[in-house]
Amino acid sequence: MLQDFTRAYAETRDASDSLAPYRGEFYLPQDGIYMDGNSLGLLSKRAERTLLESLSDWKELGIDGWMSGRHPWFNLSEQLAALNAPLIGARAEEVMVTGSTTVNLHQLVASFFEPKGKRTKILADTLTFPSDIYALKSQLELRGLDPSEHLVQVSSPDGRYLKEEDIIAAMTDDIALIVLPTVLYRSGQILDMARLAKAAHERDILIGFDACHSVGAIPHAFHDWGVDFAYWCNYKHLNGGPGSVGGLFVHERHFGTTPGLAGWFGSRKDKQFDMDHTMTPADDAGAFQIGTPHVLSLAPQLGALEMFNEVGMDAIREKSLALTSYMTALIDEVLAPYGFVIGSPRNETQRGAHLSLEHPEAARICKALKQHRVIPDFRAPNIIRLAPVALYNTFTDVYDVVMILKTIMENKEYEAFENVREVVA
Ligand SMILES: Cc1ncc(COP(=O)(O)O)c(C=O)c1O
Ligand SMILES: Nc1c(O)cccc1C(=O)C[C@H](N)C(=O)O
Repeated sequence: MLQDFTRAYAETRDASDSLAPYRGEFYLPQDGIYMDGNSLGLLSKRAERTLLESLSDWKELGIDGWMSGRHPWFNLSEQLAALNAPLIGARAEEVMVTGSTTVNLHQLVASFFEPKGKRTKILADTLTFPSDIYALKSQLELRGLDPSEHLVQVSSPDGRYLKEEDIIAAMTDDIALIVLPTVLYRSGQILDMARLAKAAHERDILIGFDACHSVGAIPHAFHDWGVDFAYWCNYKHLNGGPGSVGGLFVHERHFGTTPGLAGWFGSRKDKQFDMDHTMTPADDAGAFQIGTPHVLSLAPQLGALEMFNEVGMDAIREKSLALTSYMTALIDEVLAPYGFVIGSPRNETQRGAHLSLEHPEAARICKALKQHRVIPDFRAPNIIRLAPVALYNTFTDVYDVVMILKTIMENKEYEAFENVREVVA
């Protein structure tokens, strides 16, 4: 139990932090504290360098940038897949950096949802990110299935967390496919992916995960857990830049599955430029690519991912948990009189890399935080999300944010703002 609530204590923790040198690798907001790396990670100098290198390859080489230059574009997605693989516990061939989260979900459902006989339903949950639900409903509609009947959403007993036992109880013999988050975007709860994958397979159901909030935040073992597929974005914890290209994982036992949404970049590399009207798909996760890669949205990932591979997910996870546990203790101690509720797991094994702080005045408390140059994000109706990021935040950042919150509450500074969200919350 933390007893020392002084700033000097936070400074001591920073002084013994082995990841501290990485802070200098990032462009941090001037005079501000960034706590939104779970929504959009910051630019690093390495990511900037690899983006500028790809730009100058274009400038100097034109079309030849596909096969020559510093980072030949034709194999860039495969090169990045190999850098992503250790972060999710996969073989390089099981990963592809392509598309976006939502597009990859469409691709994977189009490829792996096979309604047959009684098994015609998709199982999801009521707390998942809305884009996933929109995609699942539209995939059902494309197959002529009514989502109100064929999309089953497991509900949460408290609006914050899901129970694995409820999800398993919903794995009935009419379910063909399960799609769940690895980490819930609001509460930051980690689902027990190994347990869920095992339970799904015991019932002959395929299972896929949305890993947006876990990639770069916690270690995974998708291959060993036997997960059928996963998809994620690279712009949050992986710091690939706004709109950066997403990722997908397909377990090797599914290699050879015909991609539901085919396109020529899913071809075997040596065959692609044969321009044959009969596609020869790549024999690994590369088959699930569709069209030309968005090279300038891939290039920053080369530099960004280098750091994750250098440091390793275990060290990142260790610091991330130290930061969120420290923040939890400070909130309990300092903000107790102000009516906040921590809507994230206190148990470390269930906690992702951000904390969700609930308060009826959350929208305007966020605005007051921004006036103090602290960047959180707000999720309606009452959540302030705070993500102290292992590679670039400090214990002192955490201390200062909690103290600024105290000042805002003590002086009721939030009353100067309307309690409504901004357009991009
Ligand atoms: C959990 C989750 N799923 C899906 C999305 C949608 O991702 P994209 O807009 O990159 O398709 C997001 C974030 O925007 C997310 O956090
Ligand atoms: N994808 C985003 C965007 O295009 C603009 C602003 C925020 C986002 C996000 O990623 C939000 C994020 N998925 C969330 O967890 O709420």
